[in-house]
Amino acid sequence: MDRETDLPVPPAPVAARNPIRGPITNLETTSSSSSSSSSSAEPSLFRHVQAAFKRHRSLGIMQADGIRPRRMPQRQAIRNSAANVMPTINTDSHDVTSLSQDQTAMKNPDASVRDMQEDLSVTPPSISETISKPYDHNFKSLEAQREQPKRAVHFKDYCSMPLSAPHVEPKHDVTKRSEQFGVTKTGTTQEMEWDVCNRVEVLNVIHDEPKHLNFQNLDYDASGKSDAAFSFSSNGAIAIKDQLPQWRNFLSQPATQSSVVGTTCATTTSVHSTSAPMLNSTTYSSQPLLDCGSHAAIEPPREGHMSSQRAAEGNLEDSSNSLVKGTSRMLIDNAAISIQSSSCVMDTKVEEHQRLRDQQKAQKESGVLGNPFHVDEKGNKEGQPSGSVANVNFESQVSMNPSLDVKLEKNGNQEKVTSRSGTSGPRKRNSDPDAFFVVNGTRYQKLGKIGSGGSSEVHKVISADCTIYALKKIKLRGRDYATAYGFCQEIEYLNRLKGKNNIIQLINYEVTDKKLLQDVINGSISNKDGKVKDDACIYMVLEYGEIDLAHMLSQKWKEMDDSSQTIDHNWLRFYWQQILLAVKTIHDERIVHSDLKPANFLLVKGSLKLIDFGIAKAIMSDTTNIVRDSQVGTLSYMSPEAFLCNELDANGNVIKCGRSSDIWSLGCILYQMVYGRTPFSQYKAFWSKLKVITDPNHEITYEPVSNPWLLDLMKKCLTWDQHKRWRIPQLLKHPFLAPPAAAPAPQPSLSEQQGFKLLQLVAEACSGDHEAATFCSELQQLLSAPVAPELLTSRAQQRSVLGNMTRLCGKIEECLMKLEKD
Ligand SMILES: Nc1ncnc2c1ncn2[C@@H]1O[C@H](COP(=O)(O)OP(=O)(O)OP(=O)(O)O)[C@@H](O)[C@H]1O
Repeated sequence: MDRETDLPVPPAPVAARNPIRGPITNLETTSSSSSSSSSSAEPSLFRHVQAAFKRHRSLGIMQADGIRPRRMPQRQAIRNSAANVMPTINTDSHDVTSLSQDQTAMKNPDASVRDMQEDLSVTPPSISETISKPYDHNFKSLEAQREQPKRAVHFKDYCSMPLSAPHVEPKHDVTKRSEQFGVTKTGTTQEMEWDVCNRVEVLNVIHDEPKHLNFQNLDYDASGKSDAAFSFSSNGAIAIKDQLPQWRNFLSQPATQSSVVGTTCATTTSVHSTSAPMLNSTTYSSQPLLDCGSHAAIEPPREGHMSSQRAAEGNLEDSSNSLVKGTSRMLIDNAAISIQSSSCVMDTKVEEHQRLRDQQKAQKESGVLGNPFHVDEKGNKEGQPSGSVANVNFESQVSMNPSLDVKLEKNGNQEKVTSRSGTSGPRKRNSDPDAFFVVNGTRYQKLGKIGSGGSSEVHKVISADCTIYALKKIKLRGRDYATAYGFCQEIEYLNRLKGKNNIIQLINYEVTDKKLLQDVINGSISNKDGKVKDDACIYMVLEYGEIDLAHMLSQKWKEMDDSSQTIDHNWLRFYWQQILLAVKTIHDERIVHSDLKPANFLLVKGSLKLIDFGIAKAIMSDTTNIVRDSQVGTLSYMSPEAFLCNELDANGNVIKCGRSSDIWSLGCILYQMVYGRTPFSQYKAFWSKLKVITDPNHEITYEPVSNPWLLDLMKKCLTWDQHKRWRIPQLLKHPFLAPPAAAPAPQPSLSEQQGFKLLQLVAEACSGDHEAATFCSELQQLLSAPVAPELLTSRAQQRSVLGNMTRLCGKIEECLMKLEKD
């Protein structure tokens, strides 16, 4: 929605429509009047102003349901989009919705008057509540969104401000404050209250941090939205005029932004166009509203606690001063009592604000900066020693971009907001060590835990350049040195595999036990009996993967179960090829992964990438195998030789593991992709599983599949004898993957086709009967297996084959009969 279309017709320039101050003066004396003509001058005008002002509030207070659902996400998003950005005058207390409402009211003055009368019962805005929040949240957001180079300077300034400074309170805090003032608590109320608060904060900031203030935001577009800004300027804020083009530019932003930022403007407009039929008078009235509006109530605090700073603030200070006075007058008439009570609260808030400022100052002096991603040269963050590390390869990729820091700070806000519900004390987000990881001098903000593996926990994090990463943290406490060394080797492998696009990329890392890392870099354990430091950890910042293959598969199978489809072979080919290529990459680097399983293939931007080199081993250059101290891997995917590693085989040779061990695991993965379960899933207990896997005579069950090449491919990977198992280069050329034109699949004859079809129908009829499925599968294998004619020359051979078939057919028939009876 474009702002221009929603705003009322721009009022004429201010200069043409005096007396700006006249009605205000009258406001002081006639505010109680409720029966003036709408066309008359000051009393009426005042009433309109009052009504508009209250309407402004009442929109928030009373019309919650109508407005909020539509606007809230945007506003919320904007609020959340940045924090600690330079504050600017927030004009957000009205919005497009309110304007259109006001326009409706304008068409019906009677209704408008009724509204106004109702509105009079509403507690006027009270500002004291906001005094502890010097930053304008919405404007910060807008600043962050617009990212104008010119403003980046301001961002910089603000990024250097201590983050522990008073901040925008969370919404629920606002609600709490609303209760203080007896305001109806509704969604919109909160929002509107918030807006009011924000405006107040701005003035605070003006006084608090004059050098940071971006005056352009105080300005106002006279061309269409309101002329009130000129009054502001005329009070001395000449700098504002200079910034007019930016402000105009800003106002031409889409409506969402405008509505958020356009408080002053909106307030003004509602006064002009809605509450009062007299555009001119309301226009004038708008100025005080613009200038002070809800700010009025912060006048006392400004006087009270910031007077010493004022002298330095010059014109701007003057102008804001006078504005405050103007608004105060208006409020007095309408809600003196409220203001009084507000003032009490306000005083408290002022004190609190002062206290926060003192804290902030102390932090500044002690050199503690508020940037949550700031880490000093030694990689230290507040009071926390960094374990910056002898990192040979790593160059920090994260720049300390202040504007980005701002966005990130938002996350801190959000986290804090949720955890600080109802509190109004100073924020400590900046010093909350739990919110961040520091890896090699760079901060990463935690976004949540992704999962944990056998040895690690993995977190989703965001860096200062707003990139999402996965951060793997391995605690080494209680590990022996050799195990810790093994974990640390993952870094080495990942460094070796840098730039390989089917391997997860290591972005940054740190090993807090430097000696351990040095040993890994040197390739030897200097002290086998060495101890790992108790609090030692390994941190790895990795590319972030959206989903792993295990989850993809379970989703796929769920879909298939729901729609009774069979596996799509093209889907299978697509991912199988990626899996093979990823494993080829590490095998080419002489690395055996040893723990290949669907959970260790992550989908990153549509491509599968291999992760978790925690138990990977490098193959010595003079051999093709690795020797392991222990059996490792995930049981269901472990090769027979992985169980038997270092044992002697039938010929008395030591059983070793090598690349072919990974191929077996790949066979298990492929099997799972095809059938939805692993080849030995029916054996639940550890020992029974181990027994069948290590039994060379055990036959894996393959249920019938429509493509015989697929069956063949699984068998090639799951060949028990590791020396006969196919390798990656062969697998990549297997006919299942090769395009049909290059390697046409064997075409079964018509009779074969009919036979297979019949068998498939029978298999389907027996579905659920594991035994029957196995017989069908065996029969299909028997029928489809390529048989050399010379092997079937003797009657005995032919009888044997036929006998086998008959036996299987008989068994299948028995199963069918049994099923029939059931
Ligand atoms: N880069 C990443 N992006 C997204 N998620 C990840 C990433 N790395 C790991 N994970 C998630 O964290 C889980 C554990 O990670 P990983 O397998 O590396 O830890 P591990 O301790 O070695 O686990 P295990 O030894 O049990 O396999 C993974 O299954 C995966 O879901």
